[in-house]
Amino acid sequence: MRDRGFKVIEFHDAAYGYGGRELLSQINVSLAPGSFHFLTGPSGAGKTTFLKLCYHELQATAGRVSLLGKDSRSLDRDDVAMLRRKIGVVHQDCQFLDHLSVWENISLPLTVSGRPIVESDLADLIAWVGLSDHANALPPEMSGGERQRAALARAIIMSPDVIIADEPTGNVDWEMSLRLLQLLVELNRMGKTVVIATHDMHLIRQAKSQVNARVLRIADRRIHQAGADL
Ligand SMILES: Nc1ncnc2c1ncn2[C@@H]1O[C@H](COP(=O)(O)OP(=O)(O)OP(=O)(O)O)[C@@H](O)[C@H]1O
Repeated sequence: MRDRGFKVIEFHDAAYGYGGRELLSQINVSLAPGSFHFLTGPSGAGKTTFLKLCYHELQATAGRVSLLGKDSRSLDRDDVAMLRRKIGVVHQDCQFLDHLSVWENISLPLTVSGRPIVESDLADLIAWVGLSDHANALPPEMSGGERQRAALARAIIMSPDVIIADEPTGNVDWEMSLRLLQLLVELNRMGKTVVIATHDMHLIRQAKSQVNARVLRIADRRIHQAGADL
């Protein structure tokens, strides 16, 4: 049993810099299991960088960052790879293998990790994201919203405890944004910890009526808990 104070993600005085410049400074933040957070801030503020620090794609240049209780500094590449299996990441530019079908792309994490593919489970997941009619399509044939939903399905196929989504509603219309948000809210209701980077304040306001969402804002290298005015 994990203790009540267990945090899924923790930053302790963490910083990230490159080329003599500090992009993020003195970051102290902790995300509890089952929480729902938005991450916002101006373009170039460091949202993607913050998310990469969360899932140990990048190493803090000062301080420390823990994911599921594991400090990135204590892990080698294999440890990070194992830990990442518990994290579902929806990348900003969701890339697929264009010669594989949507079905094959979504099941790729299972294939790569040598886990069996239970066809009925995969069909249920594809139906849940509303892509049953596109399961045999190739990625170049999909619309932006379909790609985003396929990326979400691929991110959760390994039943991760944590879902990190970088602008999952970028380049889709409002209706599709709401649909994607709904899927993320449902995942949170299943107990998953959800972190979403977005510029979309309408989306954040919409979510606040459905879920106890907290808002973190990155500005001037620091992270701020955004106020109730959002
Ligand atoms: N290692 C690095 N070397 C050079 N530049 C970097 C490095 N890491 C981050 N940057 C720069 O830092 C800035 C912040 O990038 P990041 O992608 O984290 O911002 P963002 O808030 O996600 O932006 P957007 O909202 O536009 O996606 C960018 O200008 C990026 O090019």
